[in-house]
Amino acid sequence: MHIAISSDHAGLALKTTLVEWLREQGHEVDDLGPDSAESVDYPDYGRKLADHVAAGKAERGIAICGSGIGISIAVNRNPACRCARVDEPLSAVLARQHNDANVIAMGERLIGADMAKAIVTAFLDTPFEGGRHQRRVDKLS
Ligand SMILES: O=C(CO)[C@H](O)[C@H](O)[C@H](O)COP(=O)(O)O
Repeated sequence: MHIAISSDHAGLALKTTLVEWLREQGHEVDDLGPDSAESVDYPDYGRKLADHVAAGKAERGIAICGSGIGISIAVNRNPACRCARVDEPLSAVLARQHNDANVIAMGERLIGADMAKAIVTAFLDTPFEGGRHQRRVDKLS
């Protein structure tokens, strides 16, 4: 799958881990930064990711900051993005099945790398159920 990923400084280490792990699995990953631990602002990197996904340059997006909250708010400012902030895999499954989420947000300061990998696996592997959920997703836009 073609995946875009971005973070702020507080999500850099988890982003680096996930980029390497996703590429090992054969995914095409667009790493939208940042590249260093210098303090940056999550709205800038949330917007960059949202624009990338909205333009069709990646099928799915992964956004990371300290809590996952700020960057999820930033991504959801783009009407083409349905970003779910998740802490565990079942929420990622439901975000796909019911909400057709095309972006997930996670907090590096709240979860470990193994949990993040389990969340990303659920996010990438779970299809949208459609049906009544399609009607509701349509109403979002
Ligand atoms: O937006 C957030 C909180 O809702 C993120 O966790 C940010 O990464 C965090 O605010 C960054 O904080 P810092 O003290 O500037 O590292």
